[in-house]
Amino acid sequence: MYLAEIKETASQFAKTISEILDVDVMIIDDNYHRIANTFRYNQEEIPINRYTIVGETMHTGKVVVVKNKGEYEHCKNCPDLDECAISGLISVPIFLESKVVGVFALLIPINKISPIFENFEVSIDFLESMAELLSSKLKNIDDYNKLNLIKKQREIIIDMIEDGLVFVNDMGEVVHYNHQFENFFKIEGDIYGNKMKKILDHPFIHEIILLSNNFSHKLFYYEQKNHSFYGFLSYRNININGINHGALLTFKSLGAAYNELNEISNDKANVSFSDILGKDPKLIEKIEMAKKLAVIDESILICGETGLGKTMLVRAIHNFSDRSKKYFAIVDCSNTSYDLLEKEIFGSENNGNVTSLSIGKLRMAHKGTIFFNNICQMPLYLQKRLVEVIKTKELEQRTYKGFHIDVRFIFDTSNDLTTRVKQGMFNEELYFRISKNIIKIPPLLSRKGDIKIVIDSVIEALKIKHLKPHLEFSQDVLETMYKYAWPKNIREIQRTIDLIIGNADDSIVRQKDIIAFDFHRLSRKDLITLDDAEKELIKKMLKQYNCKDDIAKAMGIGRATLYRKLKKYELNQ
Ligand SMILES: Nc1ncnc2c1ncn2[C@@H]1O[C@H](COP(=O)(O)OP(=O)(O)OP(=O)(O)O)[C@@H](O)[C@H]1O
Repeated sequence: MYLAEIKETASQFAKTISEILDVDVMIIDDNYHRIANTFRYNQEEIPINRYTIVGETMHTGKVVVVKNKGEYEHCKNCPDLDECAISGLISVPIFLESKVVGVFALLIPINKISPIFENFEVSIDFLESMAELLSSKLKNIDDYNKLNLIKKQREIIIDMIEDGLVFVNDMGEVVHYNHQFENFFKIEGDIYGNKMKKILDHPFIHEIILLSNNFSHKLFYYEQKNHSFYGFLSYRNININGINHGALLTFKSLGAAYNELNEISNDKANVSFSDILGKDPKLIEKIEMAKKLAVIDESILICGETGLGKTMLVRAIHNFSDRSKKYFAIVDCSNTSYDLLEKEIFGSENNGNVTSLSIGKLRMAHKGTIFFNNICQMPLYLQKRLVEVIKTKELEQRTYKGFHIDVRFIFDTSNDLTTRVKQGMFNEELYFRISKNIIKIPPLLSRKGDIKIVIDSVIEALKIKHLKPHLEFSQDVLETMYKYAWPKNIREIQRTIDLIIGNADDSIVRQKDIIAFDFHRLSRKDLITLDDAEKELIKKMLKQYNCKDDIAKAMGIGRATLYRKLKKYELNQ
């Protein structure tokens, strides 16, 4: 099988030996295929298989010498014995890495007293050397094939890598590169042997080739007439036993970096609408509204008290939207350092030095979602800058051209933004742009039954977290917690129960274990929402007055407003 690869050499070889020794020469491979046969004296193809002289050599790996075919067992029974033009045969194994890969046979014709048998030892040595020559030729080809295979495998591997790779030698000349590098920099034609700094004529490339210092993930922006690359560059010297063999340059595009970031980011915590606890129709209505808005890609403003699940709802919206596989950026506007907040949102540049650029979340969230948490706390000058981006969808930067961003904006606030606008503390245009779709999460207090649902569920989840699956809560403890008003909403429920379970050392939590929390100070009955208070007031008025105009007058509101409120509280009998 291997010998077939050197068929031509083998034939030439057989011909030369045949002429020197004046005998026929036959070479067969390990599948008993004839690779060469000189047919000088014997015109017939002699049969070859495992049970012939040649087969014996193939099987044992030993030289077999038959001076007289009549003495060889297998020949004796051969029907062609009389017609056969061969009187004797010498067969020598051909090895490749200690495996017999073929046989090299001399066929001595009848009536020819071959000198081979006269100096037998020397002849065998000579034949074995010939077999070794063939075998070394095979070895060269085998090594070459193996090297070729390794090279092909290496090429496949480096072409599969998403990063662009270039190997340069110690002179800074390109030794190898992959398809991704060609794509990134629109390389046309062969660039092997070319100087790297000529291929990418950029001050940063000149500098790194000159300094040869290793580094990782430095920002690199490269622009040419028709294309540009924006991403990260890493540089690794290839130093083996103290000798410099050049370097490897790795280019990672921003897009690929964001995808990786998105994969490992905590921000992508998988929250779906079904994780939101609560069955109150007022909440369900808001969740349904969020589902509809999630898929239409418009800006959303989420309002509600602190700890009520606004952030959770935003995550669920992102994960429900077509952008779920892309980056989800959160900007906490309550960050008191405005400089840092600005850098976090818009990125920063340093005197045109691209390597010290920092990428803002607006750019990172390209194709994804950006969530401005507590938007009311963003300073006015940043609100103004943000309005421009929302309006133009362009990020202006000095060092690279304005970048068009495709981002979905979501905002949340626990303050009333209309009041802030009136007070001049919130940019009116920004409010106008973000307030088309408002989701107002109803307070927990107004959602009868939801407090119990949340408490029961949080207890079960936190028992698992604290590895206390058999811990129980006495019924009166549960009743106390159900009655408490939880002014900081679900976050307060989580933190409190976390503390109670964390401190519990008995198998049951009793009243004595929750004294420190003073649940009785604020019962749900003590707190009613503004809506509830208003509803109660209107109910009272309806009993007191017969005419709606009188009620509106008494309440100091218009007739239309009264009718709207009657509808809202389902009081219009
Ligand atoms: N309906 C809910 N079901 C389950 N967990 C909830 C629910 N609402 C809130 N939580 C949990 O309560 C905690 C606080 O929620 P979240 O951060 O979303 O509130 P928020 O309204 O954004 O608060 P803030 O205004 O203070 O930022 C989180 O751990 C969240 O998972």
